[in-house]
Amino acid sequence: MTNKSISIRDVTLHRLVMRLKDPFTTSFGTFQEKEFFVIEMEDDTGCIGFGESVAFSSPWYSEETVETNKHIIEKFLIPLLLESPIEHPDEVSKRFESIKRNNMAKSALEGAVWDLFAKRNKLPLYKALGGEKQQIDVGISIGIQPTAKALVHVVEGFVNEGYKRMKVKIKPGADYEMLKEVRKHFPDVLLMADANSAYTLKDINTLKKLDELGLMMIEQPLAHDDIIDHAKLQSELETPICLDESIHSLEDARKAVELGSCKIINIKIGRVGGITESKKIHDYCAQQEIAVWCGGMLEAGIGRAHNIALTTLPQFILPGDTAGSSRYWDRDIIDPEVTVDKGVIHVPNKPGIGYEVNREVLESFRLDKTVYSQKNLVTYKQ
Ligand SMILES: O=C(O)CCC(=O)c1ccccc1C(=O)O
Ligand SMILES: [Mg+2]
Repeated sequence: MTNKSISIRDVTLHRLVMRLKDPFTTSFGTFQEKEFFVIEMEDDTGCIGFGESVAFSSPWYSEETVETNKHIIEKFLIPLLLESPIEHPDEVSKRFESIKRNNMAKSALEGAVWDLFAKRNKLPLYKALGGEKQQIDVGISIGIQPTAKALVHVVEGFVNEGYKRMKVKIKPGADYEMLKEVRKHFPDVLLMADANSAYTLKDINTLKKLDELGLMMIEQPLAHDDIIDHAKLQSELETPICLDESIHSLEDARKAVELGSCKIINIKIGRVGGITESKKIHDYCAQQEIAVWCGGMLEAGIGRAHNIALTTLPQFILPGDTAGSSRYWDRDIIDPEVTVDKGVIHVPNKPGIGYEVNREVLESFRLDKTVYSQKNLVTYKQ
């Protein structure tokens, strides 16, 4: 690897809006459009790295939004990044340490630095991360459907496409009975549920009934900021609990594991503030024998490519939510699009994220673009 440090010349924020093929319903709301930023970062050698912001337009999943991402990226993070050269992408999270939380904003920029770093070193991103898998197993996340019959039909379609694990969104009133129908039709399918914090400990009887269905896990049944009640619930449930919303860092992961709040962790790069923190959580979980898998935020191709690279690390032993491009979009912004073959994605071996950004397609979805360089920095000082 070259020891030459990375001097970032400019950062471009492309604001895009893309329409999902089908609306996606969770316990907290329905998504139809995805607005986000593509981060394009150029260094002084003309090498370009890409990142993608994953926050949604509304603060339903977490407190960050597209607008707060822009504010934090533009006013605070880019100035820190352009302050001095970077030796290694692992330094980026340290450099952002003075800015509290805003993990998705941080991660969008850090992802671009990782891609740039890998490209400069002519390495596929997954190898730059220390990953080894040439192919990764993928599952699919299925939104809440109006009826059990509709759900069974959707599951059948994805089983036939070869996806390795079915994750079904649930909420009170759309849980046990619906999953029971799915289990009846597909007795052997790997099945799990994601509640996105729709329950409290008062619902313990409903949650206990889910034990009958042989689920791989139940994801984030209780509050987004809780690990105490999850520990109480886990001690009463046979089904393993997987935490998503509650885990923002290695420290959060350690505390949840020590308390017994979960047996599995869903790692989302954006939620934990980047690939470096994701790797730390991965390494800790490997040591603790806690299985991890890579979650999704309805990403377009760039974010998806980062997820694929991360998933090549060995402790990602369960299928992730990184489905193929065609599950979400009529046309993704990368070439080739991400394809799933019998439930696996073959990891690309080209340098960096391993997929080309298609400029024409990107521009067709673009609302606006802002370029930041040393010359036009907007800095907020105390
Ligand atoms: O297919 C994907 O990208 C994952 C979809 C998904 O489950 C999800 C989508 C939007 C917000 C939260 C979640 C989640 O994992 O909880
Ligand atoms: Mg989830």
